[in-house]
Amino acid sequence: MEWGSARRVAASYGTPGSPVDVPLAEALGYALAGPLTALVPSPSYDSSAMDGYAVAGPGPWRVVGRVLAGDPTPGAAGPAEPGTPPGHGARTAGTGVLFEPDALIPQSVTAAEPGARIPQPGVRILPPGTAVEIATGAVVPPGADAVLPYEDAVVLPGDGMKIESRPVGETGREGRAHGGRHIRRTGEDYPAGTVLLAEGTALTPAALALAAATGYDTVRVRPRPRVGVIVTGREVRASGLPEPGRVRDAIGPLLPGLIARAGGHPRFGTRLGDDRAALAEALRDKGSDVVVVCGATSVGAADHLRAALKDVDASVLVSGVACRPGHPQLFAALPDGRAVVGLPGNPFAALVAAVTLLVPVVERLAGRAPRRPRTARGRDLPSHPRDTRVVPVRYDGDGVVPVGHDRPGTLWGAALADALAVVPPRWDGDTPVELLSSG
Ligand SMILES: Nc1nc2c(c(=O)[nH]1)N[C@H]1C(S)=C(S)[C@@H](COP(=O)(O)OP(=O)(O)OC[C@H]3O[C@@H](n4cnc5c(N)ncnc54)[C@H](O)[C@@H]3O)O[C@H]1N2
Ligand code: MOO
Repeated sequence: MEWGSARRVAASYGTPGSPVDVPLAEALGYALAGPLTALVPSPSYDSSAMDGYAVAGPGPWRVVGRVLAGDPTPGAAGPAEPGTPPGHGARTAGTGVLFEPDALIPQSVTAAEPGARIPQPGVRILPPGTAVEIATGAVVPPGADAVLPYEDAVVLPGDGMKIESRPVGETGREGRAHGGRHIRRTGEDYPAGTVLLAEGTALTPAALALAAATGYDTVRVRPRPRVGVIVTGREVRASGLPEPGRVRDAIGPLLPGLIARAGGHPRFGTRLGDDRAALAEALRDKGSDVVVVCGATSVGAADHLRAALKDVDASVLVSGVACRPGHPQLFAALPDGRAVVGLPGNPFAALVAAVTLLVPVVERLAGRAPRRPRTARGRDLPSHPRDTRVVPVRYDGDGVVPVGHDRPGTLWGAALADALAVVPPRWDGDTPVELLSSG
Protein backbone atom coordinates (compact mmCIF):
# COMPACT_ATOMS: atom_id res chain seq x y z
CA MET A 1 0.00 0.00 0.00
CA GLU A 2 1.15 3.55 -0.72
CA TRP A 3 2.68 5.27 2.36
CA GLY A 4 0.11 8.07 2.70
CA SER A 5 -2.81 5.64 2.34
CA ALA A 6 -1.34 3.37 5.01
CA ARG A 7 -0.98 6.30 7.39
CA ARG A 8 -4.61 7.30 6.73
CA VAL A 9 -5.85 3.79 7.56
CA ALA A 10 -4.19 4.03 10.98
CA ALA A 11 -5.18 7.66 11.54
CA SER A 12 -8.87 6.92 11.00
CA TYR A 13 -9.07 3.65 12.92
CA GLY A 14 -11.37 3.32 15.97
CA THR A 15 -12.85 5.99 18.22
CA PRO A 16 -11.55 7.72 21.36
CA GLY A 17 -12.86 6.66 24.79
CA SER A 18 -15.55 8.53 26.76
CA PRO A 19 -14.47 11.85 28.33
CA VAL A 20 -12.88 11.89 31.79
CA ASP A 21 -12.02 14.77 34.15
CA VAL A 22 -8.32 14.93 35.00
CA PRO A 23 -6.60 17.32 37.47
CA LEU A 24 -4.55 19.94 35.64
CA ALA A 25 -1.30 18.75 37.16
CA GLU A 26 -1.79 15.32 35.54
CA ALA A 27 -3.25 16.45 32.20
CA LEU A 28 -0.07 17.03 30.15
CA GLY A 29 -0.42 15.34 26.75
CA TYR A 30 -4.11 14.49 27.07
CA ALA A 31 -6.44 15.75 24.31
CA LEU A 32 -9.40 18.01 25.12
CA ALA A 33 -12.76 16.21 24.88
CA GLY A 34 -14.49 19.51 24.01
CA PRO A 35 -13.56 23.15 23.45
CA LEU A 36 -11.82 24.90 26.36
CA THR A 37 -13.75 28.11 27.02
CA ALA A 38 -12.77 31.08 29.16
CA LEU A 39 -14.53 30.85 32.54
CA VAL A 40 -13.87 34.54 33.27
CA PRO A 41 -12.69 37.52 31.24
CA SER A 42 -8.95 38.11 30.98
CA PRO A 43 -7.85 40.14 32.79
CA SER A 44 -10.66 39.39 35.23
CA TYR A 45 -10.45 42.92 36.70
CA ASP A 46 -9.00 46.28 35.64
CA SER A 47 -5.42 45.86 36.79
CA SER A 48 -2.31 47.97 36.82
CA ALA A 49 0.50 47.01 34.42
CA MET A 50 3.04 49.16 36.32
CA ASP A 51 4.11 50.15 39.81
CA GLY A 52 3.27 53.84 40.23
CA TYR A 53 0.13 55.93 40.63
CA ALA A 54 -3.38 55.37 39.28
CA VAL A 55 -4.48 58.90 38.33
CA ALA A 56 -7.87 60.42 37.56
CA GLY A 57 -8.31 63.42 35.25
CA PRO A 58 -5.53 65.88 34.42
CA GLY A 59 -2.61 66.44 36.85
CA PRO A 60 -1.28 67.44 39.26
CA TRP A 61 -2.83 64.78 41.51
CA ARG A 62 -3.29 64.54 45.26
CA VAL A 63 -2.37 61.03 46.43
CA VAL A 64 -5.29 59.79 48.52
CA GLY A 65 -4.42 56.15 49.12
CA ARG A 66 -2.52 53.06 48.20
CA VAL A 67 -3.60 49.75 46.68
CA LEU A 68 -1.45 46.67 46.35
CA ALA A 69 -1.91 43.35 44.50
CA GLY A 70 -4.32 41.22 46.49
CA ASP A 71 -6.25 44.20 47.93
CA PRO A 72 -9.98 44.35 47.19
CA THR A 73 -11.38 46.87 44.69
CA PRO A 74 -11.01 50.32 46.29
CA GLY A 75 -14.40 51.86 46.88
CA ALA A 76 -16.34 48.84 45.61
CA ALA A 77 -18.39 48.26 48.74
CA GLY A 78 -19.22 50.29 51.81
CA PRO A 79 -17.35 53.27 53.23
CA ALA A 80 -13.67 53.87 52.47
CA GLU A 81 -11.15 52.40 54.87
CA PRO A 82 -9.33 55.17 56.74
CA GLY A 83 -5.56 55.20 56.98
CA THR A 84 -2.55 57.44 57.33
CA PRO A 85 -0.50 58.95 54.53
CA PRO A 86 3.06 57.76 53.98
CA GLY A 87 5.99 60.13 53.74
CA HIS A 88 6.71 61.69 50.38
CA GLY A 89 7.70 59.03 47.90
CA ALA A 90 7.71 56.27 50.51
CA ARG A 91 6.95 52.85 49.07
CA THR A 92 6.38 50.67 52.09
CA ALA A 93 4.71 47.30 51.87
CA GLY A 94 1.33 46.88 53.52
CA THR A 95 -2.31 46.51 52.75
CA GLY A 96 -4.20 48.93 50.59
CA VAL A 97 -5.45 51.99 52.40
CA LEU A 98 -7.31 55.18 51.73
CA PHE A 99 -5.66 58.03 53.59
CA GLU A 100 -8.85 60.06 53.46
CA PRO A 101 -12.12 58.32 54.33
CA ASP A 102 -14.12 60.37 51.82
CA ALA A 103 -11.52 60.38 49.04
CA LEU A 104 -13.65 58.33 46.72
CA ILE A 105 -16.93 59.82 45.61
CA PRO A 106 -20.10 58.08 44.53
CA GLN A 107 -20.13 57.68 40.81
CA SER A 108 -22.63 59.86 39.04
CA VAL A 109 -23.47 60.18 35.42
CA THR A 110 -21.81 63.60 35.28
CA ALA A 111 -18.57 62.19 36.73
CA ALA A 112 -18.30 59.70 33.90
CA GLU A 113 -16.69 61.03 30.76
CA PRO A 114 -18.40 60.50 27.43
CA GLY A 115 -17.85 56.95 26.33
CA ALA A 116 -16.93 55.80 29.85
CA ARG A 117 -18.45 52.69 31.37
CA ILE A 118 -22.05 52.75 32.58
CA PRO A 119 -22.11 53.85 36.25
CA GLN A 120 -22.85 51.02 38.65
CA PRO A 121 -24.88 51.61 41.79
CA GLY A 122 -22.80 51.79 44.96
CA VAL A 123 -19.48 52.16 43.11
CA ARG A 124 -17.28 54.94 44.41
CA ILE A 125 -14.75 56.45 42.09
CA LEU A 126 -11.47 58.30 42.26
CA PRO A 127 -12.37 61.94 41.53
CA PRO A 128 -10.41 63.97 38.96
CA GLY A 129 -7.23 65.49 40.38
CA THR A 130 -6.54 62.58 42.72
CA ALA A 131 -4.40 59.46 42.54
CA VAL A 132 -3.68 56.29 44.50
CA GLU A 133 -0.29 54.71 44.75
CA ILE A 134 -0.64 51.33 43.01
CA ALA A 135 1.29 48.09 42.52
CA THR A 136 1.53 46.04 39.34
CA GLY A 137 -1.39 43.61 39.35
CA ALA A 138 -3.47 45.62 41.85
CA VAL A 139 -7.09 46.54 41.15
CA VAL A 140 -7.29 49.94 39.45
CA PRO A 141 -9.87 52.06 41.30
CA PRO A 142 -12.91 53.02 39.25
CA GLY A 143 -12.48 56.52 37.89
CA ALA A 144 -8.72 56.21 37.26
CA ASP A 145 -7.78 56.93 33.64
CA ALA A 146 -4.16 55.80 33.58
CA VAL A 147 -1.25 54.60 35.67
CA LEU A 148 1.79 56.87 35.92
CA PRO A 149 4.90 54.73 36.62
CA TYR A 150 7.09 55.93 39.53
CA GLU A 151 9.82 56.74 37.02
CA ASP A 152 7.54 59.15 35.20
CA ALA A 153 6.22 60.89 38.32
CA VAL A 154 7.57 63.92 40.22
CA VAL A 155 6.58 64.39 43.85
CA LEU A 156 5.75 68.06 44.43
CA PRO A 157 6.90 69.86 47.58
CA GLY A 158 4.27 70.92 50.15
CA ASP A 159 1.75 69.44 52.56
CA GLY A 160 0.22 66.06 51.91
CA MET A 161 1.44 64.33 48.83
CA LYS A 162 1.03 65.66 45.36
CA ILE A 163 2.50 64.34 42.16
CA GLU A 164 2.91 65.59 38.64
CA SER A 165 3.86 63.89 35.40
CA ARG A 166 7.49 64.40 34.41
CA PRO A 167 7.79 66.64 31.35
CA VAL A 168 7.78 64.80 28.05
CA GLY A 169 11.32 63.97 26.97
CA GLU A 170 12.92 64.25 30.42
CA THR A 171 12.88 60.48 30.99
CA GLY A 172 13.53 59.56 27.40
CA ARG A 173 10.04 58.13 27.35
CA GLU A 174 6.63 59.65 27.00
CA GLY A 175 6.06 60.63 30.60
CA ARG A 176 2.46 61.69 30.33
CA ALA A 177 -0.33 59.71 31.85
CA HIS A 178 -2.90 59.53 29.12
CA GLY A 179 -6.15 57.68 28.72
CA GLY A 180 -5.86 54.01 29.58
CA ARG A 181 -2.08 53.93 29.67
CA HIS A 182 -0.68 51.02 31.73
CA ILE A 183 -4.15 49.79 32.67
CA ARG A 184 -5.01 46.25 31.61
CA ARG A 185 -8.78 46.53 31.22
CA THR A 186 -11.14 43.70 32.14
CA GLY A 187 -11.57 41.35 29.18
CA GLU A 188 -9.10 43.09 26.87
CA ASP A 189 -7.32 39.76 26.16
CA TYR A 190 -10.61 37.85 25.79
CA PRO A 191 -14.11 38.00 27.25
CA ALA A 192 -15.67 35.16 29.31
CA GLY A 193 -17.00 32.39 27.08
CA THR A 194 -14.31 32.76 24.41
CA VAL A 195 -13.27 29.42 22.89
CA LEU A 196 -9.58 29.38 23.77
CA LEU A 197 -8.65 25.92 22.49
CA ALA A 198 -10.53 23.57 20.18
CA GLU A 199 -11.63 20.02 20.94
CA GLY A 200 -8.80 17.59 20.21
CA THR A 201 -6.02 19.98 21.23
CA ALA A 202 -3.19 18.09 22.93
CA LEU A 203 -2.48 19.80 26.25
CA THR A 204 0.97 21.38 26.23
CA PRO A 205 2.52 23.16 29.23
CA ALA A 206 1.27 26.49 27.84
CA ALA A 207 -2.23 25.10 27.28
CA LEU A 208 -2.37 23.80 30.87
CA ALA A 209 -1.21 27.17 32.17
CA LEU A 210 -3.88 28.91 30.08
CA ALA A 211 -6.54 26.60 31.53
CA ALA A 212 -5.28 27.37 35.03
CA ALA A 213 -5.28 31.12 34.35
CA THR A 214 -8.98 31.09 33.55
CA GLY A 215 -9.85 29.04 36.59
CA TYR A 216 -9.92 25.36 35.69
CA ASP A 217 -8.88 22.84 38.38
CA THR A 218 -9.62 19.84 36.17
CA VAL A 219 -9.97 19.48 32.41
CA ARG A 220 -12.28 17.18 30.44
CA VAL A 221 -10.14 15.01 28.20
CA ARG A 222 -10.14 11.68 26.38
CA PRO A 223 -8.55 8.76 28.20
CA ARG A 224 -5.12 7.69 27.01
CA PRO A 225 -5.23 4.49 24.95
CA ARG A 226 -3.20 1.69 26.54
CA VAL A 227 -0.51 0.40 24.22
CA GLY A 228 1.02 -3.01 24.92
CA VAL A 229 4.38 -3.98 23.48
CA ILE A 230 5.39 -7.52 22.50
CA VAL A 231 9.04 -7.98 21.56
CA THR A 232 9.74 -11.14 19.57
CA GLY A 233 12.94 -12.95 18.58
CA ARG A 234 15.03 -15.61 20.30
CA GLU A 235 18.15 -13.61 19.54
CA VAL A 236 16.90 -10.41 21.20
CA ARG A 237 18.11 -9.73 24.73
CA ALA A 238 16.97 -7.06 27.17
CA SER A 239 20.35 -6.31 28.78
CA GLY A 240 24.06 -6.84 28.40
CA LEU A 241 26.37 -6.72 25.41
CA PRO A 242 25.42 -7.85 21.91
CA GLU A 243 27.48 -10.82 20.73
CA PRO A 244 27.36 -13.17 17.75
CA GLY A 245 23.80 -14.45 17.46
CA ARG A 246 22.55 -12.07 20.16
CA VAL A 247 21.30 -8.48 19.65
CA ARG A 248 20.22 -5.94 22.22
CA ASP A 249 16.56 -4.95 22.06
CA ALA A 250 16.67 -1.56 20.34
CA ILE A 251 12.93 -1.28 19.71
CA GLY A 252 11.51 -1.84 23.19
CA PRO A 253 13.39 1.25 24.49
CA LEU A 254 12.23 3.30 21.48
CA LEU A 255 8.53 2.83 22.03
CA PRO A 256 7.51 4.19 25.47
CA GLY A 257 8.58 7.74 24.56
CA LEU A 258 6.96 7.61 21.12
CA ILE A 259 3.73 6.22 22.56
CA ALA A 260 3.58 8.72 25.44
CA ARG A 261 4.26 11.65 23.13
CA ALA A 262 1.42 10.53 20.85
CA GLY A 263 -0.93 10.59 23.87
CA GLY A 264 -0.89 6.86 24.70
CA HIS A 265 -0.13 4.97 27.89
CA PRO A 266 2.78 2.57 27.20
CA ARG A 267 2.71 -0.75 29.02
CA PHE A 268 5.25 -3.45 28.51
CA GLY A 269 3.51 -6.65 27.52
CA THR A 270 5.93 -9.48 27.05
CA ARG A 271 9.05 -10.90 25.38
CA LEU A 272 8.56 -13.96 23.26
CA GLY A 273 10.80 -16.34 21.38
CA ASP A 274 9.72 -17.28 17.87
CA ASP A 275 6.56 -19.11 18.87
CA ARG A 276 3.30 -18.81 16.92
CA ALA A 277 1.02 -20.14 19.69
CA ALA A 278 2.57 -17.89 22.33
CA LEU A 279 2.22 -14.90 20.02
CA ALA A 280 -1.46 -15.70 19.35
CA GLU A 281 -2.01 -16.03 23.10
CA ALA A 282 -0.37 -12.65 23.71
CA LEU A 283 -2.57 -11.05 21.05
CA ARG A 284 -5.67 -12.31 22.91
CA ASP A 285 -4.70 -10.39 26.07
CA LYS A 286 -7.26 -7.61 26.43
CA GLY A 287 -5.15 -5.36 28.65
CA SER A 288 -4.33 -2.97 25.79
CA ASP A 289 -6.26 -0.97 23.20
CA VAL A 290 -3.35 -1.22 20.76
CA VAL A 291 -0.86 -4.11 20.61
CA VAL A 292 2.54 -3.50 19.04
CA VAL A 293 4.48 -6.52 17.86
CA CYS A 294 8.19 -5.93 17.23
CA GLY A 295 9.74 -8.28 14.65
CA ALA A 296 8.25 -11.39 13.02
CA THR A 297 6.61 -9.30 10.27
CA SER A 298 8.52 -10.87 7.39
CA VAL A 299 8.24 -14.19 5.62
CA GLY A 300 11.03 -16.17 7.30
CA ALA A 301 10.57 -19.53 9.01
CA ALA A 302 10.54 -17.80 12.41
CA ASP A 303 8.26 -14.89 11.43
CA HIS A 304 4.89 -15.93 12.87
CA LEU A 305 2.97 -12.66 13.10
CA ARG A 306 0.81 -13.16 10.01
CA ALA A 307 -0.02 -16.75 11.01
CA ALA A 308 -0.79 -15.72 14.60
CA LEU A 309 -3.09 -12.95 13.33
CA LYS A 310 -4.98 -15.62 11.35
CA ASP A 311 -5.22 -17.76 14.48
CA VAL A 312 -6.98 -14.94 16.35
CA ASP A 313 -9.27 -14.03 13.39
CA ALA A 314 -7.73 -10.59 12.89
CA SER A 315 -8.41 -8.61 9.71
CA VAL A 316 -5.22 -7.31 8.18
CA LEU A 317 -5.93 -3.78 6.92
CA VAL A 318 -2.38 -2.87 5.86
CA SER A 319 -0.05 -5.65 4.74
CA GLY A 320 3.20 -4.06 3.67
CA VAL A 321 3.81 -0.41 2.82
CA ALA A 322 5.63 0.97 -0.23
CA CYS A 323 8.30 2.73 1.81
CA ARG A 324 12.01 2.43 2.56
CA PRO A 325 12.88 1.24 5.06
CA GLY A 326 10.02 -0.53 6.80
CA HIS A 327 8.11 -2.19 3.96
CA PRO A 328 7.05 -5.34 5.91
CA GLN A 329 5.02 -3.31 8.48
CA LEU A 330 1.37 -4.16 9.01
CA PHE A 331 -1.82 -2.99 10.67
CA ALA A 332 -4.62 -5.32 11.73
CA ALA A 333 -7.94 -5.17 13.58
CA LEU A 334 -8.78 -7.84 16.17
CA PRO A 335 -12.41 -9.05 16.30
CA ASP A 336 -13.07 -6.95 19.46
CA GLY A 337 -11.76 -3.78 17.77
CA ARG A 338 -8.30 -3.65 19.33
CA ALA A 339 -5.62 -2.65 16.83
CA VAL A 340 -2.38 -4.51 16.12
CA VAL A 341 0.66 -2.76 14.66
CA GLY A 342 3.48 -4.93 13.34
CA LEU A 343 6.91 -3.28 13.33
CA PRO A 344 9.76 -4.84 11.33
CA GLY A 345 12.64 -6.14 13.42
CA ASN A 346 15.30 -3.85 11.96
CA PRO A 347 15.32 -0.93 14.42
CA PHE A 348 15.27 1.99 11.95
CA ALA A 349 12.60 0.16 9.90
CA ALA A 350 10.66 -0.20 13.18
CA LEU A 351 10.88 3.55 13.81
CA VAL A 352 9.63 4.30 10.30
CA ALA A 353 6.73 1.90 10.80
CA ALA A 354 6.00 3.44 14.20
CA VAL A 355 5.69 6.95 12.74
CA THR A 356 3.62 5.61 9.83
CA LEU A 357 1.11 3.40 11.68
CA LEU A 358 1.57 3.44 15.45
CA VAL A 359 1.75 7.18 16.19
CA PRO A 360 -1.30 7.96 14.00
CA VAL A 361 -3.52 5.28 15.57
CA VAL A 362 -2.49 6.27 19.10
CA GLU A 363 -3.17 9.95 18.35
CA ARG A 364 -6.54 9.04 16.91
CA LEU A 365 -7.59 6.90 19.90
CA ALA A 366 -6.27 9.58 22.28
CA GLY A 367 -8.75 12.01 20.70
CA ARG A 368 -6.13 14.29 19.19
CA ALA A 369 -7.18 16.43 16.24
CA PRO A 370 -5.10 15.87 13.09
CA ARG A 371 -2.08 18.16 13.18
CA ARG A 372 -1.07 20.64 10.56
CA PRO A 373 1.80 19.03 8.63
CA ARG A 374 5.26 20.51 9.14
CA THR A 375 7.12 20.94 5.89
CA ALA A 376 10.54 22.19 4.78
CA ARG A 377 12.59 22.52 1.66
CA GLY A 378 14.90 19.55 1.23
CA ARG A 379 18.38 19.36 -0.29
CA ASP A 380 20.24 16.24 -1.53
CA LEU A 381 17.45 13.94 -0.32
CA PRO A 382 17.36 10.50 -1.93
CA SER A 383 14.14 9.50 -3.66
CA HIS A 384 12.98 6.21 -5.13
CA PRO A 385 11.03 5.48 -8.34
CA ARG A 386 8.17 3.68 -6.54
CA ASP A 387 8.63 3.89 -2.78
CA THR A 388 8.37 6.72 -0.28
CA ARG A 389 11.67 7.19 1.54
CA VAL A 390 11.85 8.23 5.16
CA VAL A 391 15.15 9.99 5.75
CA PRO A 392 16.76 11.29 8.97
CA VAL A 393 17.54 14.99 8.38
CA ARG A 394 18.92 18.02 10.15
CA TYR A 395 18.04 21.66 9.67
CA ASP A 396 20.51 23.53 7.53
CA GLY A 397 19.79 27.17 6.73
CA ASP A 398 16.36 27.37 5.18
CA GLY A 399 15.86 23.63 4.64
CA VAL A 400 16.85 20.11 5.65
CA VAL A 401 19.66 17.80 4.55
CA PRO A 402 20.27 14.09 5.24
CA VAL A 403 22.37 13.16 8.28
CA GLY A 404 23.30 9.72 6.87
CA HIS A 405 23.81 6.60 9.00
CA ASP A 406 20.32 5.51 8.05
CA ARG A 407 20.54 1.84 7.08
CA PRO A 408 17.58 -0.21 8.36
CA GLY A 409 19.55 -1.91 11.14
CA THR A 410 20.76 1.24 12.91
CA LEU A 411 19.15 4.16 14.70
CA TRP A 412 22.34 6.23 14.64
CA GLY A 413 21.04 8.59 11.93
CA ALA A 414 17.64 8.91 13.62
CA ALA A 415 19.30 9.71 16.93
CA LEU A 416 21.39 12.44 15.29
CA ALA A 417 18.44 13.85 13.33
CA ASP A 418 16.23 16.87 13.96
CA ALA A 419 13.39 15.17 12.08
CA LEU A 420 12.46 12.45 9.61
CA ALA A 421 11.74 13.73 6.10
CA VAL A 422 9.07 11.95 4.05
CA VAL A 423 10.38 11.92 0.48
CA PRO A 424 7.71 10.89 -2.04
CA PRO A 425 8.50 8.60 -4.98
CA ARG A 426 10.17 10.51 -7.85
CA TRP A 427 10.53 13.62 -5.71
CA ASP A 428 11.31 16.63 -7.90
CA GLY A 429 13.85 18.14 -5.50
CA ASP A 430 11.79 21.30 -5.20
CA THR A 431 8.48 20.52 -3.53
CA PRO A 432 8.73 20.94 0.27
CA VAL A 433 8.85 17.62 2.12
CA GLU A 434 6.84 16.68 5.20
CA LEU A 435 8.78 16.39 8.45
CA LEU A 436 7.92 13.93 11.20
CA SER A 437 9.28 13.85 14.71
CA SER A 438 12.33 11.59 14.75
CA GLY A 439 11.65 10.22 18.22
N1 LIG B 1 12.73 -12.96 1.93
C1 LIG B 1 12.61 -11.76 2.48
N2 LIG B 1 13.28 -11.50 3.59
C2 LIG B 1 13.18 -10.29 4.16
C3 LIG B 1 12.40 -9.28 3.57
C4 LIG B 1 11.70 -9.59 2.42
O1 LIG B 1 10.96 -8.74 1.88
N3 LIG B 1 11.81 -10.84 1.91
N4 LIG B 1 12.38 -8.04 4.16
C5 LIG B 1 13.50 -7.67 4.98
C6 LIG B 1 13.23 -6.46 5.69
S1 LIG B 1 13.22 -5.06 4.76
C7 LIG B 1 13.05 -6.42 7.04
S2 LIG B 1 12.85 -4.92 7.84
C8 LIG B 1 13.04 -7.61 7.85
C9 LIG B 1 11.85 -7.63 8.77
O2 LIG B 1 11.91 -8.78 9.48
P1 LIG B 1 11.03 -9.15 10.72
O3 LIG B 1 10.07 -8.08 11.07
O4 LIG B 1 10.46 -10.47 10.49
O5 LIG B 1 12.07 -9.15 11.89
P2 LIG B 1 13.10 -10.26 12.28
O6 LIG B 1 13.33 -11.22 11.16
O7 LIG B 1 12.69 -10.82 13.59
O8 LIG B 1 14.41 -9.37 12.49
C10 LIG B 1 14.99 -8.64 11.50
C11 LIG B 1 16.33 -8.11 12.01
O9 LIG B 1 16.10 -7.24 13.08
C12 LIG B 1 16.72 -7.70 14.27
N5 LIG B 1 15.82 -7.44 15.39
C13 LIG B 1 14.64 -8.00 15.61
N6 LIG B 1 14.07 -7.49 16.71
C14 LIG B 1 14.92 -6.59 17.20
C15 LIG B 1 14.92 -5.74 18.33
N7 LIG B 1 13.88 -5.71 19.19
N8 LIG B 1 15.98 -4.91 18.54
C16 LIG B 1 17.04 -4.95 17.68
N9 LIG B 1 17.09 -5.72 16.59
C17 LIG B 1 16.06 -6.55 16.36
C18 LIG B 1 16.92 -9.15 14.06
O10 LIG B 1 17.95 -9.70 14.82
C19 LIG B 1 17.22 -9.20 12.56
O11 LIG B 1 18.56 -8.85 12.33
O12 LIG B 1 13.00 -8.76 7.05
C20 LIG B 1 13.92 -8.75 5.94
N10 LIG B 1 13.88 -10.02 5.32
O1 MOO C 1 12.11 -2.60 6.30
MO1 MOO C 1 13.57 -3.34 6.14
O2 MOO C 1 12.97 -2.02 5.76
O3 MOO C 1 14.67 -2.41 5.14
O4 MOO C 1 14.92 -3.21 7.08
